[in-house]
Amino acid sequence: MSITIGFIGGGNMSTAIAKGILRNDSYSASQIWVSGPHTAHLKHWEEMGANVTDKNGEVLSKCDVVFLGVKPGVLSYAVSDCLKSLPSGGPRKNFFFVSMLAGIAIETLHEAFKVFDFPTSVIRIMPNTPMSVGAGICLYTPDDTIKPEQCMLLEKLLNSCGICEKVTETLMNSGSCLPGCGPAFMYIVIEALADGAVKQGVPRAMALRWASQVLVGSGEMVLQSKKHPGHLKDEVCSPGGSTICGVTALENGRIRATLISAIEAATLRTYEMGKK
Ligand SMILES: NC(=O)C1=CN([C@@H]2O[C@H](COP(=O)(O)OP(=O)(O)OC[C@H]3O[C@@H](n4cnc5c(N)ncnc54)[C@H](O)[C@@H]3O)[C@@H](O)[C@H]2O)C=CC1
Ligand SMILES: O=C(O)[C@@H]1CCC=N1
Repeated sequence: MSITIGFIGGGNMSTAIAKGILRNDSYSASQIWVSGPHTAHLKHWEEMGANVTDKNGEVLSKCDVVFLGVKPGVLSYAVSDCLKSLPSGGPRKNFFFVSMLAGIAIETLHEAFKVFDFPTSVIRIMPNTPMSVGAGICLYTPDDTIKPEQCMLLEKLLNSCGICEKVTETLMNSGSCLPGCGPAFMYIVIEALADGAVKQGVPRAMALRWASQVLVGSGEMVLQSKKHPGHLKDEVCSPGGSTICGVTALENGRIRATLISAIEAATLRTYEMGKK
């Protein structure tokens, strides 16, 4: 029997994960259930062929694994919606959640799940939107009750989304902003590189295509060559050439300090969100 996959909250990140999962021919949209307060906002799920409902409990009762995809601030509402709309009298199993809520610790998730009168298990993940095109990263940390088969199930589900890496919860807290927020930072880099080329007279669409491919290609070089990025940078910089002049401009603009500060600011905010 094929697995049923639920999403409570069908916004940007849930949609990206579902699209990533569906890149794998082993899964079909008819196996997916999604809930949200306004089904009109879930049209794109219907178009994909997924099952849509405004009852979180229906997703919980129908699915073998349920991704929690609401904003951290509405966790308790989403959980109480689950309870209110859970069909009565049905068999009670151990519910298997996968939470993508940034900053929300496993302990806090279990606090919220206390309203249920049945056992729950949870894997906390930090996904990113490029999972939708198979080039994402998903960090994950299981709680103490999660069995190795459940971790394997998650890895199998996300097999076509990109890299999936098990980490400790400490690393999840300190390290999640690079994969989670990083794409937004890199879109700004792509846009700015393209702006630079446009300023020199390159048509916008061409400039965006080139800038995107430069980021993809540079990442691939680091991954495949296993060389340090500084070494790869040196291979591009001819003595007295054009690149080193550009590198000087970047250093004058404190690009390294700025990117380090971006990760730091996002991480501090994630800790704050976890405290609420
Ligand atoms: N957007 C991203 O790149 C990433 C987001 N995340 C996490 O994913 C979660 C969702 O973020 P986004 O998808 O960006 O937000 P979003 O605003 O696009 O999606 C949230 C969805 O939850 C629904 N919702 C609100 N209250 C609900 C309730 N009581 N029951 C069911 N659904 C409800 C909303 O209608 C909306 O569709 C957040 O916790 C965020 O921290 C994690 C990593 C990356
Ligand atoms: O900005 C946010 O809060 C979420 C978490 C990681 C990416 N987006």
